[in-house]
Amino acid sequence: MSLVIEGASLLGEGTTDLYVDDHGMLVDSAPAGAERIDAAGLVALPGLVDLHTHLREPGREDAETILTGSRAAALGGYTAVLAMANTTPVTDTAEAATRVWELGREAGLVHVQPVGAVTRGLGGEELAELGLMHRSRAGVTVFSDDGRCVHDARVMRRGLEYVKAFGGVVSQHSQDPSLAGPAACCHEGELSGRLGLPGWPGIAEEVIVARDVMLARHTSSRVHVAHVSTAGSVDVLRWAKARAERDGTWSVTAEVTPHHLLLTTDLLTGYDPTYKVNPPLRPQDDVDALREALADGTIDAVATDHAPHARHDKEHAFVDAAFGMVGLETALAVVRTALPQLSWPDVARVMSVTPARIAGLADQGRPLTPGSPAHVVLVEPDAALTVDRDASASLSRNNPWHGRSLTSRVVHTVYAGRVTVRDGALVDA
Ligand SMILES: NC(=O)N[C@@H](CC(=O)O)C(=O)O
Repeated sequence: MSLVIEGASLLGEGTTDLYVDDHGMLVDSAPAGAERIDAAGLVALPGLVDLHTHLREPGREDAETILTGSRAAALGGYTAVLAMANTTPVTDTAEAATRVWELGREAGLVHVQPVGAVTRGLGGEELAELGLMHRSRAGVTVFSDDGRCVHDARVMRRGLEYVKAFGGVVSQHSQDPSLAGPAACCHEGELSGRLGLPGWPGIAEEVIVARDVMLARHTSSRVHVAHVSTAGSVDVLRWAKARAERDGTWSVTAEVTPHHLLLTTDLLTGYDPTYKVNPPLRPQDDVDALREALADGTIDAVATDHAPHARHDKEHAFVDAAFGMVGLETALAVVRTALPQLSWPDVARVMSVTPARIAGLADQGRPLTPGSPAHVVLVEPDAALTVDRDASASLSRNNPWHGRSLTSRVVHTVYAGRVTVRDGALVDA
């Protein structure tokens, strides 16, 4: 089905029509008999790319499936998501990665790119089948034990050396388990003491970030820092990026989540487990440093860390509840609300272009010009959006934005020329 998107403002500038042929490619003139989408007043961006999504399939289809997570992604304006490896079984073989990739294709709403585990079973000891996962049909290039830190420096070094052979990258969940163990569930500070909650100090993240950039430098490889949450990590990244640029032989990239850009640790005073997340919400000083780092490019990308959980895992006393919050459907609005000064080209950079580059997805994050695949999101820039967790396409309801008012609304999403979301509603296959 060909398409004409009429009167969109490209990255917030001017007004343009976009033409899509029936192969799902942007072309330079209107195909005959094309379906029309009125995009007057809407900003057109390349489809969003999420470096960090938990889709829970296989194993926890009560919390999310590849189909329901793909629906949530499309509603959020995404055309590609990277599905984290901490499923049951873990994505640590070529077969497992290929299966996730196939289920994504069957769902057909976004490109689902599997992330491979760094270590077998996320055990932290033995490298997983990195090369076989890369050579599989899924073509895995991003590897992560997310949910756990690759805490053994020797294993991290070997992982970085291994992925270098094919231009892969290790995405690290930076949490030194000797400084923040499994019980640590709240930013360590005066408030955690008052609430009687085990603390997760910022230094537990920062020492791993510092170690990993040195390992990446030593191995001439690529490290990506998942969900950066502290000002101290930003300081390390600033130094490391300057150093990597001078050396020209290695690289470090980093992502921040929408929730770490807007929510602070004060929300924990009510012991509501909705706000329990890993890494934990931090104080305002950290939030300010993260915003500044995203705006100046020290942090490269926004990644949702969409972490759906079934009620029976989340609705517990704070210390016993699962870590994580959903985020695919609200990410763009949260970024716009947290950083209203960010230009549309910058929004496209941090939510589409750079994440696509980091993940090696050549078809995604492309300029909206003829010859590119038609992955497009159309946004109503100043709409006030009141979040209703029960209107979500996700199977889970652990939504920290419920009842909040955010700025910007995803109106239409086009994936490979196919309208997946029209007027804010899913167009299912
Ligand atoms: N980010 C989260 O709070 N949760 C993640 C894993 C993790 O990083 O703990 C999950 O898989 O639920």
